[in-house]
Amino acid sequence: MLRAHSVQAVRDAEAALMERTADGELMRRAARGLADALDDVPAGELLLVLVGPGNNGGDALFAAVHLLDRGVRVDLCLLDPDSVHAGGLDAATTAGARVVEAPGGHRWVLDGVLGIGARPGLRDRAAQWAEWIDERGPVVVSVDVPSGVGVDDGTVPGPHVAADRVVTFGTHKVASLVDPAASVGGVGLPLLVDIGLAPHLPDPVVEAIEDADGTTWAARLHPQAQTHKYGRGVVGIAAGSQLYAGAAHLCVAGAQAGPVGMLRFVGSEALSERVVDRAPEVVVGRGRVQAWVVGPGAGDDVGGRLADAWDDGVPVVVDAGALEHLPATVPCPALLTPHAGELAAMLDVERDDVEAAPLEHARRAAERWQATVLLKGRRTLVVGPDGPARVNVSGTPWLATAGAGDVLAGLAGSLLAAGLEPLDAGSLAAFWHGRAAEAANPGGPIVASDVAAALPRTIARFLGGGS
Ligand SMILES: NC(=O)C1=CN([C@@H]2O[C@H](COP(=O)(O)OP(=O)(O)OC[C@H]3O[C@@H](n4cnc5c(N)ncnc54)[C@H](OP(=O)(O)O)[C@@H]3O)[C@@H](O)[C@H]2O)[C@@H](O)CC1
Ligand SMILES: Nc1ncnc2c1ncn2[C@@H]1O[C@H](COP(=O)(O)OP(=O)(O)O)[C@@H](O)[C@H]1O
Repeated sequence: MLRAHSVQAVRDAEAALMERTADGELMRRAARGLADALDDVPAGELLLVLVGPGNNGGDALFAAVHLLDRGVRVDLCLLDPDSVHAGGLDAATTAGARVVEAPGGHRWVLDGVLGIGARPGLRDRAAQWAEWIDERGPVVVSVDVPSGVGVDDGTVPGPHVAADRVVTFGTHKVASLVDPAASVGGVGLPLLVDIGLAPHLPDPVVEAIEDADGTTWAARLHPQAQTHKYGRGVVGIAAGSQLYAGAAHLCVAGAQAGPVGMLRFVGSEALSERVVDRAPEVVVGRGRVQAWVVGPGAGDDVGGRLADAWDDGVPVVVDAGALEHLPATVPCPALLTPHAGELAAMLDVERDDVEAAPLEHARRAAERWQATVLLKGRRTLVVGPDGPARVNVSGTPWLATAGAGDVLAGLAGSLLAAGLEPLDAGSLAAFWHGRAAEAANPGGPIVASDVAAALPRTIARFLGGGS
């Protein structure tokens, strides 16, 4: 798992580690790793370092010394000449860096304005630098986090640096993984430089499944040799309506790609017939199940379907229209799967509010309903009423396509029925769903059916322990 820690946890770990290391050693390690991550800056190129008042600026200044050694030319812009890492400034200027008043024609920028000590939102000169970056579009590498983001909550409440990539130290920060902050750090994940913090870090506040985790999940999901179909779990699906018949097919396809041994479908007679025509393995009508999926493409009967599902006393995936019928507290373990608009309606706030602070709103809903909330988006979040949040780092923007959520709900239901807890079922479903979308048509458009079709191979590859 990728792990992200709070600023306080990082500071505590740093303090513990510093007792065992020489003065300045951590910054030396950070600066070395940072300079290595900049090995694509050509010798002779002019790099602008934006230097803030704290240790984040110190890291950037010491990294500049390594770059100067390699023949890169370096200009420094100081946010406040009276408040700058003195040792770093001395080392960088001695090695040949020039202090300049303002950014000019620079094509490479190292953003060392603010790190984990930031109050989010840049002001004054720092805000002007961020504006210059937006206008001129140099290649920007941010030190630890893009300056100006909310490090502990992943928000972007004001002017900030938009980076092409981020080099972070010791552990990921919440802002490295959670949107909207993660999305201002470039397309990929931050590069993590090991500075020796790991043994001193507590449990993470946010974690993310990776391909390398496959074997761990395989041990929990592979059917035993002696098992029978009921032993693998049965999932019940109440999805689709006359208007959204396709949602039934897509939800069934998602569930069939998962680990269960059988699917039961409930819906109108006409819809049930269509479902069985396409998926002859599906059994129509209620019966014993280990989990329910209720809501994808649902019609007017969805409130009753959800009530029936609760009556069975098993875990329930509550999706789409069913989210409007949530009781004050959920009577069984539940995985609620809204997108931002649906979560806004659940919490009676605006969609923009949810998109500006998705982690906070997902947590609020998880607390209110005492359930696990899977908030869909570029970086889907899965959050329980307590414990670490999971964030999904697989996927492609092409996954923002009609019906993709129906496939995801079915897959999550299948994992719940196979015995996973809602947090695990939701986060694993989101991870596979994203990987399947990437595999379905690398770099190009996809439809939800493609994602469902790519899932079985994606899952097999993952459980086999590789990408
Ligand atoms: N911890 C570790 O393990 C390691 C940490 N390392 C590095 O240290 C970095 C953290 O350094 P840091 O603590 O000095 O904080 P940093 O973000 O540089 O600046 C704080 C200063 O900025 C100011 N300020 C704040 N917000 C502002 C705003 N909006 N606009 C303007 N000013 C603002 C703030 O002022 P104040 O809030 O006190 O008024 C304070 O003066 C970390 O990200 C990493 O790069 C590595 O070396 C290796 C190990
Ligand atoms: N920008 C994006 N990048 C990657 N994945 C996205 C993006 N936007 C949405 N998604 C994913 O696409 C799916 C859309 O689901 P949803 O909104 O429920 O669609 P539908 O209701 O049509 O099925 C979710 O899995 C969501 O996480």
